[in-house]
Amino acid sequence: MRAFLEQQPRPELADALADLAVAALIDEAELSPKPALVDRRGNGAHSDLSLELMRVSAWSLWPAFRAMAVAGETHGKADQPLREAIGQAGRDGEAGMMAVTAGVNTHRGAIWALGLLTTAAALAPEANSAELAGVAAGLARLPDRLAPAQPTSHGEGVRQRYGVGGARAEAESGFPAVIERGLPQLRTSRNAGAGETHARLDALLAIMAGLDDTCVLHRAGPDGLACMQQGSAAVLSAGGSASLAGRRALKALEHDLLALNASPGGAADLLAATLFLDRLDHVRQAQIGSL
Ligand SMILES: CC(C)(COP(=O)(O)OP(=O)(O)OC[C@H]1O[C@@H](n2cnc3c(N)ncnc32)[C@H](O)[C@@H]1O)[C@@H](O)C(=O)NCCC(=O)NCCS
Ligand SMILES: Nc1ncnc2c1ncn2[C@@H]1O[C@H](COP(=O)(O)OP(=O)(O)OP(=O)(O)O)[C@@H](O)[C@H]1O
Repeated sequence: MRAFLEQQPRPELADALADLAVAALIDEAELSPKPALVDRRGNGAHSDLSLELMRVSAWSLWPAFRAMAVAGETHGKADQPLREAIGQAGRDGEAGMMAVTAGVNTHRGAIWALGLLTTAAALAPEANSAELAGVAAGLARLPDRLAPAQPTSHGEGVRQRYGVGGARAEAESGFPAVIERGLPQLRTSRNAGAGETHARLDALLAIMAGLDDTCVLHRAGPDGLACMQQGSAAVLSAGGSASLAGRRALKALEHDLLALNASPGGAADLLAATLFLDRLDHVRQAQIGSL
């Protein structure tokens, strides 16, 4: 009986992980001033999005993240059946998101990145951020035989046209934008006394500086991508978002991105993934009992 009970999923872990995933999405959306993205100031380059819609969308995804965490706990290992179970949960989550947003894509890329990481955290609650990203990458590399044929997405279109990897390759390679750029920058800026908002903005800029963001490529082509990468690197080398010179460079970057109708949605998703792993790390270290 005891062995049986020990094999059962712990509902409080799945609930806590879904809470953390939704909180990361809301923290990302509310963080301001993000260049050309939805934030507390407005809709950036998006005519069909708003902060309220991002919030509603984030909350609508709680059951999908919980389902992925439960699947991780129940299956117990990163194998084909688990990959297919979370693929279905991700598609259900996306359908629920589309229902509450009346068909607007608010969080497709975020469901993918946070879904994989939530599942990985349920499989290995004691693992550190890099280890979790590795587990998530292993899941992303498994084929999902149940996935229906999709109409060509924007991401697929620009991947073929420009030969870049996009959301799928980022996950399959273990989220280098998060592990090698977002998280280290978040901690470097915090340690330099930047304050939490500026540290998060700097993390977003570090992700943008190195990402082949298919949202930007789709909307603004290689010129838009170069503008995003070079402009965000310029903010960081000017001293980051907490410095006067950095804030001027950030304003100039936003002006340039808006003129190109370019919005770094993929980088925003990966900032949410960075905040998720960062918060998970804090919860684990504090051992406050909910995980
Ligand atoms: C992999 C996904 C994101 C499809 O990506 P694709 O590039 O084909 O489509 P699309 O352009 O619609 O969405 C890409 C989204 O990813 C984000 N993104 C863009 N560039 C990048 C990048 N370089 N890295 C990470 N994310 C990015 C953006 O938010 C963008 O909107 C996803 O929709 C998918 O296939 N889901 C299947 C469901 C599933 O298996 N889920 C598993 C559990 S999570
Ligand atoms: N704060 C944010 N503002 C805007 N986009 C965000 C934000 N956070 C995450 N994103 C991501 O950006 C993507 C939306 O970008 P975009 O609107 O360019 O995508 P699309 O629906 O593929 O294209 P389009 O709207 O140009 O037809 C979402 O998948 C979402 O995950």
